[in-house]
Amino acid sequence: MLSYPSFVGYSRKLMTLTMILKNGKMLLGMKNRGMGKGKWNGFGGKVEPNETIDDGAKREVKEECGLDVISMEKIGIIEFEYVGSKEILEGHIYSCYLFSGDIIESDEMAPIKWFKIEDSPCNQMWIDHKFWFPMILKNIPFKAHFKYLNDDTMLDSTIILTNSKEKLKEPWVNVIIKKDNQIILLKNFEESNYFNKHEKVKSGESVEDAAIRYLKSHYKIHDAVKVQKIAVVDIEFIDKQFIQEINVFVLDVSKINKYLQNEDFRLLDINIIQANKLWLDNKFFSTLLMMKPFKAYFLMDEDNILCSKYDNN
Ligand SMILES: Nc1[nH]c(=O)nc2c1ncn2[C@H]1C[C@H](O)[C@@H](COP(=O)(O)OP(=O)(O)OP(=O)(O)O)O1
Repeated sequence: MLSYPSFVGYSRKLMTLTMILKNGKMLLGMKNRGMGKGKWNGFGGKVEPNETIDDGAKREVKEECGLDVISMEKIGIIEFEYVGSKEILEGHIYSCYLFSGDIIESDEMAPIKWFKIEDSPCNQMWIDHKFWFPMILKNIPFKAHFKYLNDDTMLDSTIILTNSKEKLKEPWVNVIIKKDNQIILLKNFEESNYFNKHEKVKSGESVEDAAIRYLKSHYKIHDAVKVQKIAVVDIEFIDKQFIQEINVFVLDVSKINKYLQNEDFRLLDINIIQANKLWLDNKFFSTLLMMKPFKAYFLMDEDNILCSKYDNN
């Protein structure tokens, strides 16, 4: 369901960006002019007419921080689009772990500093950095499109992993019980991970049967209640070889008096769930509660969402 935009009729400008990494740290420079002024970034720039992209990447590293690249690897291609422009900036993103020479600050990039990866100055970097950097660290090839209104406002993003091997889908289920503006929560479930209590569909079992099994294993539910399948969410983790397909059912008990026989549950206000971002992103939860079937796709690196897409048709 993840469709990638096409840019027929657009011109292209080639750029490079090299992330220099060593011992859990990355080298960043503060850009002092031109594109990305005032932001920390890796090293790169426009590819010149008579050079290869790889050569352009090495030249820019040398010009901007003084280091000689010994070896580098291209991990991804990012297409940057700015609203109102018919030019795509095609950024070729490299990682480099082997280099020589001394760091020399330039007019364009100063200061230049090593940052521990977990202490990167995210607030002073391009917004898109956090979405593709996990692929650099884990060496996972990708292609991305980021659409900007201006340098600080991103309107849309798409990331696809370009590893050729197709991943198998594993079906799971989850059932949400809704009563008016509240969600029913079992007392012994922790709020913070309640919505991650998915249940794997057994082999030969339908997702509908799995949903009923899920419900019955947690609640003493009256037989007459009906669950409705609202969402199918594909969750792809960048470093796992399968896609978790979560079939999300909703049981709306707003108009039913007798739905649960057990007492060990409590009601949690939907606004609290939204405010605390208890499940995926907020759009997911509000779309779910509109009770119209939809599909969604999330690309994740552990708990972080790198890309999310919705298909409501
Ligand atoms: N959204 C974005 N996210 C990101 O991480 N890096 C970006 C980015 N948009 C641009 N860049 C990087 C790519 C490239 O390394 C640099 C832009 O290159 P410049 O315009 O500075 O090119 P040059 O160094 O060739 O410029 P001049 O020497 O000033 O002509 O900024």
